[in-house]
Amino acid sequence: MTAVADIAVVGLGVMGRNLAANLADHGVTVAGFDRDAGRVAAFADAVPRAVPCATLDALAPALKGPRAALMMVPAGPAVDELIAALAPRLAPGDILIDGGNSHFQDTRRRAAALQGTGIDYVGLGVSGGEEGARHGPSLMAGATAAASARIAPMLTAIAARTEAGEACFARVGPDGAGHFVKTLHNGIEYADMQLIAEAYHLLRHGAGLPLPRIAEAFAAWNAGELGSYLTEITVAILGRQDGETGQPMLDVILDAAGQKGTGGWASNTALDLGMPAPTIAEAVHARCLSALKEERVRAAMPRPAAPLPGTDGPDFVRAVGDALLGGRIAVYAQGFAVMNAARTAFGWDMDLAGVASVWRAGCIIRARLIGRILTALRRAPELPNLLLDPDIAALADGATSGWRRAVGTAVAGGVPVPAMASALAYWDGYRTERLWADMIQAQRDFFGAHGYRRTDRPGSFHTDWTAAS
Ligand SMILES: NC(=O)C1=CN([C@@H]2O[C@H](COP(=O)(O)OP(=O)(O)OC[C@H]3O[C@@H](n4cnc5c(N)ncnc54)[C@H](OP(=O)(O)O)[C@@H]3O)[C@@H](O)[C@H]2O)C=CC1
Ligand SMILES: O=C(CO)[C@H](O)[C@H](O)COP(=O)(O)O
Repeated sequence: MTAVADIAVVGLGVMGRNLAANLADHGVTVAGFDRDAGRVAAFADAVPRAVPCATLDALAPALKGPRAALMMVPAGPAVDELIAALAPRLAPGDILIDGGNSHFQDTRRRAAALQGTGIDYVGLGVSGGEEGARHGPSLMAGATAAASARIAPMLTAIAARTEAGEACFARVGPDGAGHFVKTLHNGIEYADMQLIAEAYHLLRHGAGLPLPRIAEAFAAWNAGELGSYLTEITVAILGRQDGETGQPMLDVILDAAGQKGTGGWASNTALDLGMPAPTIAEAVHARCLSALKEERVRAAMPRPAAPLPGTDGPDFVRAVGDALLGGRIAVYAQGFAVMNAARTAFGWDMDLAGVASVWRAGCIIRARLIGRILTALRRAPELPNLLLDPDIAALADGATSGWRRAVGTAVAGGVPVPAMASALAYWDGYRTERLWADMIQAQRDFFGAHGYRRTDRPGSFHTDWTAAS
């Protein structure tokens, strides 16, 4: 076969076939392979200048050198199997890219394993779903600077663009950094989705508002500070009827959330780094709780009838909007604080402003708030937490009173709002100078002689708690 293709896409499922079509739109010649021959044929039909490959043996000779191949397969063993099959067919100087949602530690391991071969391994975080892949995803590369520079022209061409026309592609660090950032992206996604779901649920089952009125509230929020892709699709979901029954779609969808695991990875990674991300964790737990549908049905008790006291009138809707805004700020603060900790823990030259920059368009968590986050990080690139930025802190402060009212009303009325409440506790805890940890340290020292630090002088101390003081 003549070497005519600029890049290979391996795995022509939802993401692979759409990225291939997007690349072709930008003048890139794509060779495609999938283990399903039907998908290869569909790729050949749909993608201009496609170079369909029936086998991996046919793939490598179809590529111009130095070669680049993009794997779009499920995370886990599929990626290891493909690397084992592809690496012998590649040569030093070639680039192998994993654009799936791989665990960043797997990517680090794979990059290290390939180092001796001269093949550059790139872990590429891709966000935007099917539509983003086709017309402009947000792309976060973990790569050497040299490998990133080589793939940048193609990836910049297909990436989403901000209103100002900036491409949402960036190298965010070496080896696993791209997949790490994508994992935190998904952790934020889980938490923001949970906050939105709680706002909807509280307005519907706490305040007793009809769906069209809730849709109006979300549409108004979307036009303001809460504007985001997830807020926008919520308006569409709230207004959608089931074609079969004529019922609201939300009433025919089983209330048991699925998940593929990246939210859990984000939460576990935060814990491994010792960095609090309680609302991301809460969102994962909330999906798990929802999935216990049969048990919840068995345990269900009569609830107070909506509307709950204090929920009538536009004030309460405003309070719920405040809880959503405050919660979203806390969630982004948690996500960025975890990424900041990773910079030190893994020695990554990760530019957090660069991360905010590529999250402005194309990705699932694109939101008006990211503009403020970018400004804050450009002002103070080493900021350990976004809540230390005066502009962001003032925005959260302005939302706090309504946020408390929404959470307090929900708790008093027995409507579960785990993400809103945990985000509020994070915000309150983060700006409390003296916390309850004096008691924790005393207890640890009491039962385990673990020692404690004093407020009045340096060093480690132990008290004989059973002796008379
Ligand atoms: N869908 C989305 O919104 C997003 C997905 N991603 C990530 O992108 C990656 C691809 O996702 P998506 O396109 O949705 O998945 P699909 O299931 O649509 O496509 C995956 C493709 O990989 C193939 N495949 C599976 N296992 C192997 C294997 N062992 N060897 C070779 N090929 C294999 C599948 O073939 P077969 O059907 O025969 O199994 C299929 O053609 C995943 O890591 C996903 O997490 C990232 C961002 C968004
Ligand atoms: O990466 C994505 C979006 O950014 C994928 O859609 C992912 O599958 C979402 O996670 P989950 O399926 O666990 O909700």
